[in-house]
Formats: sequence, C-alpha cells, structure tokens
Amino acid sequence: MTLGEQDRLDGPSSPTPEAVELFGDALPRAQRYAELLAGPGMEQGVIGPRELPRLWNRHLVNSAWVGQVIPEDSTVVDVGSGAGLPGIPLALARPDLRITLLEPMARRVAWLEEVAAALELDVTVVRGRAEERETRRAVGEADVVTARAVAPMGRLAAWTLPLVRPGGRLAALKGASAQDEVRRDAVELRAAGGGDVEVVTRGAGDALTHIVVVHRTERRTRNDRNDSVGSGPPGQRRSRGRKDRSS
Ligand SMILES: C[S@@+](CC[C@H](N)C(=O)[O-])C[C@H]1O[C@@H](n2cnc3c(N)ncnc32)[C@H](O)[C@@H]1O
Repeated sequence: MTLGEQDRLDGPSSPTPEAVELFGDALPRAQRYAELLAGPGMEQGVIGPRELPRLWNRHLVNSAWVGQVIPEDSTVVDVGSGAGLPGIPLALARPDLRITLLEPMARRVAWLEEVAAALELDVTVVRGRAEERETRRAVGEADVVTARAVAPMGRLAAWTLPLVRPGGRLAALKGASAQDEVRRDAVELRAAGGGDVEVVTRGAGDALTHIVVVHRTERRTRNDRNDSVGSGPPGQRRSRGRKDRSS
C-alpha cells in the first residue's frame, strides 16, 4: 500500500507511509486506536485537542519507532503510559513482546483497560508508580522498560532501572534534548545501575524520535538489594486486555 503526501494532512484517520510500514498487518487496529484517542480519548482528557492533526506522526509513529531498539520476544514495562504511549502502538507493531502498561492515575488506568479490550491487545495494565516497592514487586524485572515524557533522564533512570533485569535496557523516548540530558545526568545514570548509553534517532519532522537506550549493568544497586521481586500484593491492580496469550 502506498500513501501520498496529501494523506499526511488529513487528520487522525489518515496513517502516514511510516505508519503503514511500522504497523503492517496491525494498521487497521492502529487506525482504531487513533480514532479512540481522537474521540473518547479527547473527551476524557487523556490527549489534548491540539494533538489531533499530528496524532499519527507525533504519537503513533513516534511510539512505534521504539520497537527498533527492543529485541525479539522481550518482556517490556511501559512506565507512565498515560493515553497508552508508547505502549499501545508498540504492542500493535510488535506482537512478539509481552507488555505491561504501568500508570498511577486511576482514570488513565481505566482508559488503558478499555483500549486494550477494544483492540483485543494482550497487555497487562498495572496501577502504580515506578519507584514504589509494591510496583516493583508487582511487575518484577523486565528485559526492557520504555517511557515517554515521564521525567528528566536522571530521575527516570533512578525510578525505572530497578525494573530492568541486569543486562536489560531502558529505552526512553526524548525530544531534541536527548544528548544534553544524557551528559547532564551521567552521574545519576551510573548510580542507578546504568552502563553504556546510546541515542538512536529515527524518523523526520513530527515523527523525529530520539531514543535514549541505557544498558543496565550486571551489578546490583542498593535499590535492588532492598527489594525482593515476586507476585503482586493484594490491592495492586493488574488486568489483561485479553487472556488467551498464545506466546
Ligand atoms: C506527560 S504524561 C506522558 C504520558 C505518555 N507516556 C505519553 O507520552 O503521552 C506522564 C505520565 O507519567 C505518569 N507518571 C508520573 N509519575 C510517574 C511515576 N512515578 N511512575 C509511573 N508513572 C508516572 C503520569 O501519570 C502520566 O500519565
């Protein structure tokens, strides 16, 4: 399928050529997600009206690019999913991944559950804050943590690297400040258990995406030693969009 330049200007129901490539067979469900964001999502305030004309590039395509730094069959925790970004587009583009959407706000958790059910997505939704011990117990350690627009790099690493298994990685979607944040917060990144860091750039224009990949060292941090991971305590909310997980 090819789409012309005009399709970029037509609003949320018009996927861009990058979207066609990234979502492949899942494109109709990505389109449904864009419609949900533009309709009930906007009414419920999970996304602002000004985002409508740039839903595809700035949000769906930008989010799906993160799949390019995630190895096959990984477990992923998307921290601070909000409207479902990048977790929902990632789940659509990469059905091999096992994804948990982590979000502290009840209203957004309800939204994520509704979207997962509507799109028949096999994702787990957990209510909680990344830095809380209960959350770490509930979600365990993932191969990869993703996050977009949640916190400055140093704080984000302190919150999220304890959710990454040693040898795994944090993939943070950042704006043009990516390199500067990495330099500025280098000490915090190391203290949190960060090792090698790379900034991967994809796309152009509204879809331009800088992904800060922080590789987690094998060494344990004080945060890890204070936590023991396992199944979630009573009261921690977990739910699934679909229960018949096949892989
Ligand atoms: C600016 S929104 C970004 C939402 C989404 N990632 C996006 O890119 O559109 C930040 C989100 O992070 C969540 N958040 C804030 N602090 C958090 C924490 N400590 N742990 C997990 N999520 C957090 C907020 O509730 C909110 O949904």
